[in-house]
Amino acid sequence: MSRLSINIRRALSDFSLDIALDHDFKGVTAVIGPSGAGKTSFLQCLAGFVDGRGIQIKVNGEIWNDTERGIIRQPHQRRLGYIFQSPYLFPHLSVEDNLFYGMKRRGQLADDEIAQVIHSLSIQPLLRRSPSALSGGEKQRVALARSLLTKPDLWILDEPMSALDKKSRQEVITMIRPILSLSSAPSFYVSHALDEVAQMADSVLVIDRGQVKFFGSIDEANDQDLGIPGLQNEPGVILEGVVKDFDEEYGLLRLNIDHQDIFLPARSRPSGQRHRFRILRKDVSLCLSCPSSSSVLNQIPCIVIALKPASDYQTHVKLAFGKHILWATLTRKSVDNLRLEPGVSVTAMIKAVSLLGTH
Ligand SMILES: Nc1ncnc2c1ncn2[C@@H]1O[C@H](COP(=O)(O)OP(=O)(O)OP(=O)(O)O)[C@@H](O)[C@H]1O
Repeated sequence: MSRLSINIRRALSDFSLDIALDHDFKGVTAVIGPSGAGKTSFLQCLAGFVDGRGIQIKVNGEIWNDTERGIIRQPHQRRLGYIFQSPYLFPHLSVEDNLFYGMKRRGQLADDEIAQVIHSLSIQPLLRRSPSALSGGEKQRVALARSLLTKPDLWILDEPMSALDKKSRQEVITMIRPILSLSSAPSFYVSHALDEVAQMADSVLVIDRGQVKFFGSIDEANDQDLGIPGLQNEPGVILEGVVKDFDEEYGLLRLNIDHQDIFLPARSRPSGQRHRFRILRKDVSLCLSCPSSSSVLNQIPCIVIALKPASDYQTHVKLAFGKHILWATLTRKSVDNLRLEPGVSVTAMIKAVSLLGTH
């Protein structure tokens, strides 16, 4: 956990970036919002890639930027792990030398810490290779390992997966998610991809026209009227379950959340492992009693806790199961037919195939 105090006020072309946050940050904060909202500008201020005017940043009590006091740390003086779309590896150095290049500048690590980093990102087979002989996903893993060895106080990841194909993305996400989540240094992670946010984020920061529109944990984001705000095209909730088992024959993973089984198509995962997935509110239908025979594998008993008009003819229904929130978007006609109101018990029906795309 790190205490970050951030105060940024600076003009961009059409609006001002105006961000004030003072918080103990932990794990991965997904930074989301429409294109041109100021996400990259925000990260650049944190990293020190812009002139320091109008920026106050304190990390664990250390001033990184305070123009009033005349303190501006250059990017190389900030202990920062910066990962972006196309990682830069020194082309004339082997992967191994690229890794240790970062270390020489920042002091030594114990051998077992180095071995742990190399192991956790599966870098061992790549050590003797030249960067030109690496795939995009491998380069990203090396860049991440190099940053890890410098023990950053803050991670900044700006669409790090956007240049990768689906398979490499998933490989990298699976490897870096536990590293970033368990790291004592918090991360800011910009992404437009809902599945990435669903898998990576512990908290969500929504920026729109330079302003913070929402900041909170995943559970708080789930609780919001717009699901995951900033990704309004596909509002939904992000949930995390524990793997119970994997059905090899049907390619279905069974997760448990609050004693509720959820089936979703995915690759095999060891039981006991935590797994994130998202449920879009357009994919949730409701019925008053659980149908005895249905193709829908996921049937979750819920209580209606609120109804919010989505438009003249559609309603968002907020549902609780255990301590979790679900949303369903229904026609107003369906809401009337079922006589839905707060307190009514319903069964939420979610096709397993609609949970595809989160693995
Ligand atoms: N150095 C700058 N000076 C003035 N305006 C800038 C500067 N850099 C970016 N802008 C403008 O600020 C706005 C925010 O840009 P930014 O790249 O931060 O948005 P973004 O949310 O990261 O967008 P995207 O999701 O498309 O990458 C845009 O209108 C952009 O044109």
